Amino acid sequence: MTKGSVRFEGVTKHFDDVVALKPLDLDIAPGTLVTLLGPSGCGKTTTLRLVAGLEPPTSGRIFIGGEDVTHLSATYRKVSMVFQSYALFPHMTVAENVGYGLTVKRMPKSEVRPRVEEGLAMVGLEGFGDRLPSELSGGQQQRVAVARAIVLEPEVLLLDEPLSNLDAKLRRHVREEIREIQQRLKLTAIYVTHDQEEAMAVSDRIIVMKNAEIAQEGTPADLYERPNSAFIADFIGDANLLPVDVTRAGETVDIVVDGRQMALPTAFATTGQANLVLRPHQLRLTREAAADTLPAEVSYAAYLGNQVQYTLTTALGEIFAVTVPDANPFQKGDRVHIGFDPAAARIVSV
Ligand SMILES: Nc1ncnc2c1ncn2[C@@H]1O[C@H](COP(=O)(O)OP(=O)(O)OP(=O)(O)O)[C@@H](O)[C@H]1O
Repeated sequence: MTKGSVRFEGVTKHFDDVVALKPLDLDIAPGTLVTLLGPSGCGKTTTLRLVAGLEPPTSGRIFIGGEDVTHLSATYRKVSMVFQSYALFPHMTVAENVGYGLTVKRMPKSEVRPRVEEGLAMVGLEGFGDRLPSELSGGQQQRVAVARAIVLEPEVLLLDEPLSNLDAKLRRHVREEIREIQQRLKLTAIYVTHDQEEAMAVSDRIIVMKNAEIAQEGTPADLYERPNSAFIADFIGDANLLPVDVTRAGETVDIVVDGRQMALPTAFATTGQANLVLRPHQLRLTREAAADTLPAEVSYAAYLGNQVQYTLTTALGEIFAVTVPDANPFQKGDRVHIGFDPAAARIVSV
């Protein structure tokens, strides 16, 4: 195994009666950014702290760069962590903050100075070394925290919700910077977030966790285009989930939706009750019915400039649709018909 890889073999973590992590197997390739994504309490931070050595596992083995670090304390692991609360020392200058870890390691001052300058340059903060953290914006402070982590030349960079203290606009900017630095330095990074858009934007791979285990892992496109459950379909992007009966399973399927027979060119393994996944922007709304459309009534219409959002009442429940604005938008109370491209539809288990 090469430098920067991370491997979990059957790792579990219990806090007394609480199972924070069921047996987990992980393989993170060097130089990739992998996100742990999931709802509150699913075990993301626990997983990160196990990599850092801040918690011992209850069972299983952890490898970094091919070395078994299961019983190695945090100080000796080649990882650095960036926290959501930047955790900069307010009374120290930016340069002192960035050099802190190196000073603690007793690196001579003459070596620390150029490393700090290089670190600040890497995050685009040349010339900021003499300022105090309070003299920087939130985004700049988080870049200082990233610089402080990377000057230690970690094999693995750990980021725990690094953007949650930033406002929405800045968040996008800083996430692009973090991704750019990670790719330029070919760092292995593990990134924790509960924000699916952020995860999609920065990751090579996403590990979605639920109830202390992996629900699905893959590239952002794998998860969006081939969700393996209703939970993933709903969690990664907006999705309408409609109850259907699968009458023929296999590489392509036949379904019955609201009494209509349809053939879909998508794979599903079992017959019986399932969910049809329809993305809001893949729906087509028309005034006329066709053989494969669903009748609906517009219960809410919102014009947002670049798109129109509709909430539609149907026999199968509420459906959310997004269309591009046109000259003749539908109004609340209009009767419409919903169509979709069978090639874009997916089936997931209930
Ligand atoms: N030190 C601890 N003592 C007891 N229980 C803990 C401890 N740390 C975490 N837990 C429990 O373990 C489970 C997983 O927690 P964890 O912090 O890993 O979740 P998370 O996915 O990071 O959540 P969040 O997004 O809210 O930070 C939760 O049920 C949590 O309450």
